[in-house]
Amino acid sequence: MTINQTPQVVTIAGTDSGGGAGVQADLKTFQARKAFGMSIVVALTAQNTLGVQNSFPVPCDFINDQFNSLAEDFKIKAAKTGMLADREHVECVVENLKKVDFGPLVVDPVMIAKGGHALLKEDAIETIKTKLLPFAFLVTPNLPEAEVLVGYPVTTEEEMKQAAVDLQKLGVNHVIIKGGHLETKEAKDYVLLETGEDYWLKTKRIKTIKTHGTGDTFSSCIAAELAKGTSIKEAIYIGKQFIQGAIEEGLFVGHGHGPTNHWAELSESVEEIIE
Ligand SMILES: Nc1ncnc2c1ncn2[C@@H]1O[C@H](COP(=O)(O)OP(=O)(O)OP(=O)(O)O)[C@@H](O)[C@H]1O
Ligand SMILES: Cc1ncc(COP(=O)(O)O)c(N)n1
Repeated sequence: MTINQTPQVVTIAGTDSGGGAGVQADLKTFQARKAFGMSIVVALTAQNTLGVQNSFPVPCDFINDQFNSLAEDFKIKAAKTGMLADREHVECVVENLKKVDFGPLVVDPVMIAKGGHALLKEDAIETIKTKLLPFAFLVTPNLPEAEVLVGYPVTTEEEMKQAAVDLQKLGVNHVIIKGGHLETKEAKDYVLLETGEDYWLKTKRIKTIKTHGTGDTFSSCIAAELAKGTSIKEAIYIGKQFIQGAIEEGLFVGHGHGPTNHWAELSESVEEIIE
């Protein structure tokens, strides 16, 4: 086997000192899916299961250095973005993405932590829409993030479908609108593929407060699969099985919104619904 045959994947995101979200969740997920994980740290957070206590953006020059280090040595086959902090950092990441070939890009447009702490400044939204999303192979907003990106309320299933169509118009190939924040008894995500094929991925909603980092874990699992050459449809399905298993087999760490279990088995309970 030559060195380039090992699936290699990178997360471009913020850290979570508490280990449940951000870069730490991404690397644990990459490892669980047997892809070699790397990181480009855009911001640091002092964080635990009770919330984000502080955050600190990394200077752009140092982000450039991280991109250069990885591009010079590795054959990266997929990438994902998470917390990008502010407009200057989004621009810095986009400029670097233009220079490298890291394969398909999954954009998880992280904006606000579950505890309410802003992980992205508002001045970055327009830049995400006009400069980052045209680079994205897949975008995975939750409902509040979808609302900010499309500029109208996204609270119903019909609005989720419309939002996906409008996000695709910004230049993204595939869209998933995550329904974790819906009030339904199922956890339903809407998928719109580049081909126009659309469907819902549905699982039983688990009654738990241990959902810290669910979005990061879901999107990093999809990125790991893409790095292995898995098709987009199969990668998304495995992502849903992975996050469902990680929530179902929860861990007992921390005193607040605990993390998911990145070494859990894939759940068998995912249903695909075509309407
Ligand atoms: N209680 C739950 N039971 C089952 N699945 C869930 C639950 N909560 C979220 N999910 C699923 O987890 C995935 C992530 O969705 P969610 O809407 O929580 O993302 P998010 O808000 O971006 O997460 P985070 O900001 O914590 O990283 C989706 O597939 C969603 O359906
Ligand atoms: C560095 C970083 N990235 C992403 C999240 C989102 O996760 P959550 O919404 O569960 O707080 C986070 N809290 N921290």
